[in-house]
Amino acid sequence: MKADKTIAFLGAGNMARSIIGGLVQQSYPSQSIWATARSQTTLDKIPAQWQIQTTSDNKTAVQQANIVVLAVKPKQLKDVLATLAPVIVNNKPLLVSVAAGIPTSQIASWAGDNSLAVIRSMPNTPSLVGKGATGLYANKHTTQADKDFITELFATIGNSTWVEDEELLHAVTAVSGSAPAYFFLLLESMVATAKKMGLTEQDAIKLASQTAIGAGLMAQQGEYTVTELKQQIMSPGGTTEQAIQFFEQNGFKSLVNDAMEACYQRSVEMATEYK
Ligand SMILES: NC(=O)C1=CN([C@@H]2O[C@H](COP(=O)(O)OP(=O)(O)OC[C@H]3O[C@@H](n4cnc5c(N)ncnc54)[C@H](OP(=O)(O)O)[C@@H]3O)[C@@H](O)[C@H]2O)C=CC1
Ligand SMILES: O=C(O)[C@@H]1CCC=N1
Repeated sequence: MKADKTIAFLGAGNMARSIIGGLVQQSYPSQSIWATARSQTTLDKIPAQWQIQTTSDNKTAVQQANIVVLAVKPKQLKDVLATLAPVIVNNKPLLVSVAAGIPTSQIASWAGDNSLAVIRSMPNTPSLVGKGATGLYANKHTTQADKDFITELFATIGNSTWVEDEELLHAVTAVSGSAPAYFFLLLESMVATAKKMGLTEQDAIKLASQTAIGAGLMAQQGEYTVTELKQQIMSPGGTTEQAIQFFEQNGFKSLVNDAMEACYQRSVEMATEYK
């Protein structure tokens, strides 16, 4: 990609570090990446070998930037933007929010100008290893060139999906933004049982995580539906059938549905909670 833009990440936490780490590993020029946090402790978590620019002064970072990634917690965003509004209104960087729930209209308003270009994203932490999945929405003030650049940027750390209706980002949050944690919970549970069955933790992680990667890749190929892929493993009278029947008879699908609905609803609530 044409890496000719300076990107400032406000809030160098878990999500920002996942994206930055992915960009650095994909050779985005590190001198064009800024990251901020209030505490040195947070800034110290950025690996020194990334050689990006860091500061505890948001204004310094924003002044350099063509793109400002808003990566603080949703409840912190209003105050961060209020302080920076004069410089944002003056420089008009492209704002890219990763904050769950907060609408683009709210972001532009907090930043002091309703006509600012704002892209709202819902990335996930596998961005760190180049396997991120990101949902994207652009407000009407965003240009096609802005969208193209952001598409290329997220393509360096995984894949991305644009949605036309901003409300769909709540669903993206339930399906991919929060979802690495669902898979980690499943792995955590599987590893605990594998240890009871006599495997070492190391061997159990190695076997189960490779299985997760392989299953994900097969689903992504799309040659078979996920139902067909599941059935291919279930030999009649065999072992898999026992596990799958147990899952399905004990409410696995409704558990997943209810967990995702709870995630979705929380995202919807956050849109109004921090007004
Ligand atoms: N974690 C995830 O998987 C995902 C998170 N998100 C979104 O990403 C955002 C960040 O989440 P996450 O990374 O998990 O949270 P973290 O708490 O890890 O990161 C937030 C960071 O913001 C910094 N910060 C707080 N206030 C300021 C400020 N005024 N100026 C500069 N930096 C500040 C904090 O550091 P310090 O206290 O030192 O200032 C902290 O490290 C959230 O809005 C969340 O909704 C979206 C998708 C996935
Ligand atoms: O839990 C959260 O609020 C954030 C948003 C998506 C993933 N983590």
